[in-house]
Amino acid sequence: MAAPVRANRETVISARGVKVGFGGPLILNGLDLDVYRGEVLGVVGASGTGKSVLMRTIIGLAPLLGGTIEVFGEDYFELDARRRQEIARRWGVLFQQGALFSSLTVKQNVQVPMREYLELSPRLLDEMAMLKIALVGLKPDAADKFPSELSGGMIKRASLARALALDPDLVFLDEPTAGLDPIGAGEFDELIATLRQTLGFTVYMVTHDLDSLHTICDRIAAVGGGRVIAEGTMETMLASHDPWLQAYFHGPRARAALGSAKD
Ligand SMILES: Nc1ncnc2c1ncn2[C@@H]1O[C@H](COP(=O)(O)OP(=O)(O)OP(=O)(O)O)[C@@H](O)[C@H]1O
Repeated sequence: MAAPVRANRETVISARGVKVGFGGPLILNGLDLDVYRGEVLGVVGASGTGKSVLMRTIIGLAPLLGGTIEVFGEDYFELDARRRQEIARRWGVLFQQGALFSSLTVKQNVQVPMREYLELSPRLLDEMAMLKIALVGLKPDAADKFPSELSGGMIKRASLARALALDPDLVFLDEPTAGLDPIGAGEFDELIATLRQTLGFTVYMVTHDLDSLHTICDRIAAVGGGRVIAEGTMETMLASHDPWLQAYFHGPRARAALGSAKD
């Protein structure tokens, strides 16, 4: 499952000394992180430590108060609006609650980024959206359904289809398996792993799901106290002496996940 280790790994995201806050105490304070091309990076940390804030900052939705963030080798925050748009076109995002437009069907939701960036005929737009819908394992009849008519698992898949609309090089997933039953979560992990394998994108995944960390993540970064407190393989995490990481990776849930990952 793990991506092959390359001698010279290309960095897709490089964050240095990142500071983010919203007026009160800084949420992120001097955070460094690298994400390498082709890997699935799992971002973990206690609730409220700023995992989602970090993801939102990288994609330009939260204010960067200090430090730098390079995406695809460019300092995103230094770019003009047009160049930013060109960079943003290369990533897809699955937000925590799916963030589908409730008044649009699944197909129309998938077409939103296509309409924004591509000039395609209605027929081609439909064909491309149906392709993405099939890619994430949804049946064709899901295309004309509204988000309110979908199960939690279908919403995740529809959101993933929208994230993949423009064939991204980088996919951000914010707690993709949260709210899914264990079987649905396992299937979604498998889907992400298969798509990553076949389409070759890089995945930045915020997650609390120990099964996901064991089964699909090549590396893990743990956020705490405004920084990345540990990063590396699951073995590195298991060997960490940090109290939170110890509790997280050696607790009863972790032992169960480790057991099932070995089956
Ligand atoms: N737009 C905002 N304005 C003010 N505070 C915010 C904003 N967005 C996030 N925060 C605060 O930043 C902190 C980190 O939030 P974040 O959602 O990143 O946590 P998280 O690590 O992803 O947590 P969880 O695992 O529970 O999803 C929280 O205290 C949150 O209230």
